[in-house]
This record gives sequence, C-alpha cells and structure tokens, in this order.
Amino acid sequence: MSLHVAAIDQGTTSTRCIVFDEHGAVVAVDQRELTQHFPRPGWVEHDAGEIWRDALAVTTGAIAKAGLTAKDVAAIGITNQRETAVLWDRRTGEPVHRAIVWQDTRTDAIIAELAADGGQDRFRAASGLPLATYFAGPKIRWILDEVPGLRARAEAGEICAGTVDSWLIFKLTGRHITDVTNASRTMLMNLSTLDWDEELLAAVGVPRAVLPEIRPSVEIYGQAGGELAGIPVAGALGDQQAALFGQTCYAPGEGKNTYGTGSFLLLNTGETPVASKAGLVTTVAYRIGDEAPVYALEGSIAITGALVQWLRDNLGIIDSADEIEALASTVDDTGDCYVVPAFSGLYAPHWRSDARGVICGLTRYITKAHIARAVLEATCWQTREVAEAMRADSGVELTELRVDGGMTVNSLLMRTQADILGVPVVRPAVPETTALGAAYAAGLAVGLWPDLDTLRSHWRADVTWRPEHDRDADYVKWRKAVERSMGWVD
Ligand SMILES: Nc1ncnc2c1ncn2[C@@H]1O[C@H](COP(=O)(O)OP(=O)(O)O)[C@@H](O)[C@H]1O
Ligand SMILES: O=P(O)(O)OC[C@H](O)CO
Repeated sequence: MSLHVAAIDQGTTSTRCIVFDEHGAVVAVDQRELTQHFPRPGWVEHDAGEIWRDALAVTTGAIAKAGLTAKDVAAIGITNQRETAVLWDRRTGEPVHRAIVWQDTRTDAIIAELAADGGQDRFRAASGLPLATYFAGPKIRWILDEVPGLRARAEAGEICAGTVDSWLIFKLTGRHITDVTNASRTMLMNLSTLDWDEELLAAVGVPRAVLPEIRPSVEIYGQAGGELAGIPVAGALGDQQAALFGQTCYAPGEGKNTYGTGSFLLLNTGETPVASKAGLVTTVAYRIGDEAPVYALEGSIAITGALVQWLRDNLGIIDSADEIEALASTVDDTGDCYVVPAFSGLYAPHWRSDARGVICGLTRYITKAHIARAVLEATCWQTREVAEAMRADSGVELTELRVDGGMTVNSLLMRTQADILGVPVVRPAVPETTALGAAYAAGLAVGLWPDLDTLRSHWRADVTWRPEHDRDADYVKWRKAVERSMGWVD
C-alpha cells in the first residue's frame, strides 16, 4: 500500500494541501491565498469556484512537490472552514451564489425573528447551538430567499447546499455528502440522531432536498476523478475538530486551542453530548465509521488572527502579520489599552450580535506599539473567557493547553497566553495539526494506520511556555472593555 496521505485544508484565508508520510511527518506543502470579499459592512463572501480551483491546484501541486503521482497517494482527507454555506446547481456543479462565510452577519434579521419565538437558546437542546449569525442553516435560507426562483428549484431537487467539505467532496467524487462534524454546525442537525431534524428544517426554512447525506468523519466517500483519478476521498472533519483529532485528543478531558482567523478551544467530552450553561457550543468531535460519535464542548472566538490582519490591511500599522511581534515587544505593556474585536458581534461565551469592536483606555501616551500589544492580548483574554466557561461547564481543570494554528509562531503571544491563563501552553512538533487530523481520518479509513493509539504515538511537544506573571488584576479591566462593546447595534 502507498504510505502517503494528502490532506486538503480549506481555511478562511487560504487553501493548502499537505502530503504526510506514514509517521505523520510533513513531506510537501502547497498553498494559495483565498480572495476575501466584503461587499457591505458585516458581509463576508468567498467564491466557491475559486475554492475548488485552488483545492485542486494545491493538491496536484503538493503531490508533485512530494515527488509522487496520484497512484502513490493512499487517500485524500478534507478539512475546512466550517459554517460557510455553498449552494450549487446539482447538474452543472456551478455555484449559484457566492459562499456566505461563517463570519458574515447578514442573517441577523432571520436570527432575531427565530429568537423572538422562543429565545436565543431555542434550538440548543436539539442542535447544541445558540441562535447566532455564525451557523450555516440560516445562511442557506438567506440565499434561497434572496435569489429569485431558487427556492422552487431547491424544492424540485435541482440545487445542492452544504458546507465547504460537502462542496469539495461533490467536486471530487460527484457525491453529495457531508461529514457529521460539519453537519453539526448547520443548526439543522439533531445532535442525538445525527440526522437532519424536521423541526429545525421547518423553523429555519431549509428544504431537506438541498441537503447532503450525513456520513461519519472516517469513511471512504468515493474515488476522486480527473488528475487525482483513483485516490479514495476517505475522511472529512471541520477544521477545529480536525485540529483536535490531529492533536490526538481522543480521551474525555483532553483539549486544544487553534489560533487562526478566529480561535477555537475544543474539549473532548466523550460519547455523551454535554449541554452548555456557560455559553459554549456542543458539537460532534468526530465519528469513526459506525462507532459511537465522540462529542466536544467548544469555545468559538470569531476574531483573533483576523485582528492582526485588520491592523495590517485596514490601519497599515504593520506590513506583514509577523511584524506585530517586534512592534509589540518595543513596549512592556499595553499602557492600559484594550481592543475588543467584536467585528462579527461576540461569539462564545457572550453570543451578542449587537456588539461591535472598541478600543478602550486611549490616552496621549498610547502608541501604535501599545495597540499592537493590545491586539495580541485580545486573543489571550478572549481565550481566558472561553477557558473559564469550559471549566464551569465540564468541571475539567485545565492543567496545560495544547495549541496550534498560524498565530502560534508568535512567541510573545504564546508567553502572554500562558500568563493570562495561568497554565503552560504547549505547541507540538507538527504544528499543522488541522491538516494532520484530516490526514489521520483518511489514513484510518483506508487502513494506513490501525488505530488511535498508533496516531497518539506520533505526537511530540516542541515548545512549552510556562506562566511567569499573574494577570488576574487585568482581567477585570478586560471584562469592563467587553461590556463597552455590547449594545452598539440597535
Ligand atoms: N506572527 C504572527 N503573529 C500573529 N498573528 C499571526 C502571525 N502570523 C500569522 N498570523 C495570523 O494567523 C492567521 C492565519 O492563520 P491560519 O491558521 O493560516 O488561519 P486560517 O486557517 O484561519 O486561514 C492570520 O489571521 C494571521 O493574521
Ligand atoms: O478557517 P479557520 O481556521 O479560520 O477556521 C474557521 C472555523 O472553522 C470557523 O468556525
């Protein structure tokens, strides 16, 4: 058998493919930036056609860079930005609208209407999710409502809808399938039955005919065609669940935090879904074939790395993301300045769509370096908020935090995170845990790896940052700043 797996990691800002060997080591990477469209305040769109073209190009590119051909690749795994809604014509395979990205807030009127009839937690028991613009189902409804004639075509079975995993699986194999972790982010799936829920479908306004079949995360979905002909497409996980899987958090009580466009702290809670009272999301962590599903509690933070991008692209304070560390290091603290990046409202644990970003504590003393440092601290404080909610909901005391994602190259950020959480922060030797998780899923499905223990044996710590300074006093200030961000949108 071939000893390599290709993982497509379709993230919010880029699409990459990584080829891994049988030890879980990176052999080759190919990557393309994804165009972001911001047509109106609060709207964020992607071109699904570009996503597919990039996914295909980076997959063939990474396989070529690895010195391999399609027949040398045992399986393709997929991991993706979650909650982003794609609709396409079933016959032509062409998108019928730009993809509406998870951060997009255009469904706020739909959400308010749904919440008026039963409150924000109306669908929590069935779906595990609070009512928020974040999730995919209402985005699908928005497109069906807004594109003339589309709802009738959808009801006639001519239209497919899904999250990005589903879009890529369709383009690769011709089958309309989604994995259960992605389906759990739509607000349309019942967490206990793992099937589309008739009541949720009716309330949100999405016909079953547009939705894919929900399948386990580890399973052969079909064979790829074209340049990738013959490679089994054999695993899919939403990117945050993939990172949990790649970090080998297979036991209840194990968790990780991934720092990308946003940050997502997930804790494995085992085979029973845990209802959150502290503002977290209950979600499917993974399902291996016909085994029992494994659930997680999740603290979803919308804006962390995206705030660094905003500093670069909108304010021009830095020219590249990695410059923020040097700039923030020129000062010892933030000068009592706090940035709350509520660009898409606030997600966990607050779920306040009426919040918008604020910078608090400005004086003549504050320089761009203080703001850069406050931008980094915003990631750490938001993480502390969800870590506290996690402890309240699960009773699990965090003794260390496994981390990954694009922001973890920033040592100042990671050191500050250890101080602000008061526990060690550990980055693994393979920081590409999202892609690794998808590769593990696909490799398990085709028998490249026999079991989870084998995958666990691959995990190694690289750097550990230990807490050195107590920051509890500053947490009070952070919470005051968060309060000031709320209630901005009427
Ligand atoms: N040195 C750095 N310091 C802080 N943030 C960084 C740094 N390098 C990259 N980032 C941020 O990391 C994010 C990219 O991480 P990545 O894991 O690729 O994200 P995604 O999967 O969401 O596309 C960007 O938002 C970028 O601003
Ligand atoms: O693509 P990322 O890494 O920004 O992750 C996005 C999340 O899946 C959104 O829920």
